[in-house]
Amino acid sequence: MKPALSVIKIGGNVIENKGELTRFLRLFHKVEGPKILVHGGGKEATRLGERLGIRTTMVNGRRITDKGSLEVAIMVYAGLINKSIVSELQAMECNAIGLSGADAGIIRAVKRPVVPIDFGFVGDIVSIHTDALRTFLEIGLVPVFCALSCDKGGQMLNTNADTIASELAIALSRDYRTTLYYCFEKAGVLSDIGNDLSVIPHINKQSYYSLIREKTIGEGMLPKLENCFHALDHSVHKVCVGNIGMLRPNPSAYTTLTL
Ligand SMILES: Nc1ncnc2c1ncn2[C@@H]1O[C@H](COP(=O)(O)OP(=O)(O)O)[C@@H](O)[C@H]1O
Ligand SMILES: CC(=O)N[C@@H](CCC(=O)OP(=O)(O)O)C(=O)O
Repeated sequence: MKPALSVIKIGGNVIENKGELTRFLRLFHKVEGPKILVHGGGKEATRLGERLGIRTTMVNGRRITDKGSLEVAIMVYAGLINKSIVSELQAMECNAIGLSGADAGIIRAVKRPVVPIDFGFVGDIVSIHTDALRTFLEIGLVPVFCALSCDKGGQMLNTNADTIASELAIALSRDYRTTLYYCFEKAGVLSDIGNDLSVIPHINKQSYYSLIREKTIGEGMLPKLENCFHALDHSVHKVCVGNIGMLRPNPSAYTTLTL
């Protein structure tokens, strides 16, 4: 049987809250077996951009990444956030190694076509090279990925962190029984977005389409769930969506996805 692997993505709203991030990292450290952390940080990038006089433009909730925004993204994702997380994990004696998709050539992407919307320096993942990553896992390192990839000409590209997590989980499913966790500020997929007690415990493709029709699932959650089903469609063993409590030994309620 394949060994287990956990791929855990942490969203920007948790990262923003220092206390919550530390609580998350303590729980992450306790997750047994080989594991990978993927972090976002879109809001922090918007904030630093403002301080530097680089205005953020969003279309359909997505960042338009011009040259200035890309520089901010590299500074914030690969620098400030990634190194803060790695150093905090190291202080807990978790042997974390910070990576972007460019490092060890792990995530190769292409710049998104400019039609119908020109998102600028945004990457669509074309391949994941797992050799170095498997070696890191085998020697007990804990890879921590930020939301950046690179094309074959060496151009860095801003890449959605949810997508990086699902593509890493898919690629590693050849060698591992992979569980993908999307950890964000809400307790799971909620039937009433204002009520954390309304967690929908289980969603399959059929109920997913009903939830979209009923408009229970709104912006932010739609692309996340697309990533979840994409992962399940491509051999990821299990996908869970919830807050940091889902990593506790006695987890709080969260949402499990199945096909
Ligand atoms: N039914 C729902 N249950 C939970 N969250 C929802 C739902 N519909 C929309 N959302 C929104 O989805 C957002 C999560 O998406 P996103 O902002 O991309 O997360 P992340 O912080 O992981 O990047 C939540 O902040 C929430 O506002
Ligand atoms: C292309 C793209 O979507 N890039 C994202 C990467 C950061 C991210 O995914 O952050 P969260 O997980 O906190 O949303 C962005 O720049 O906002």
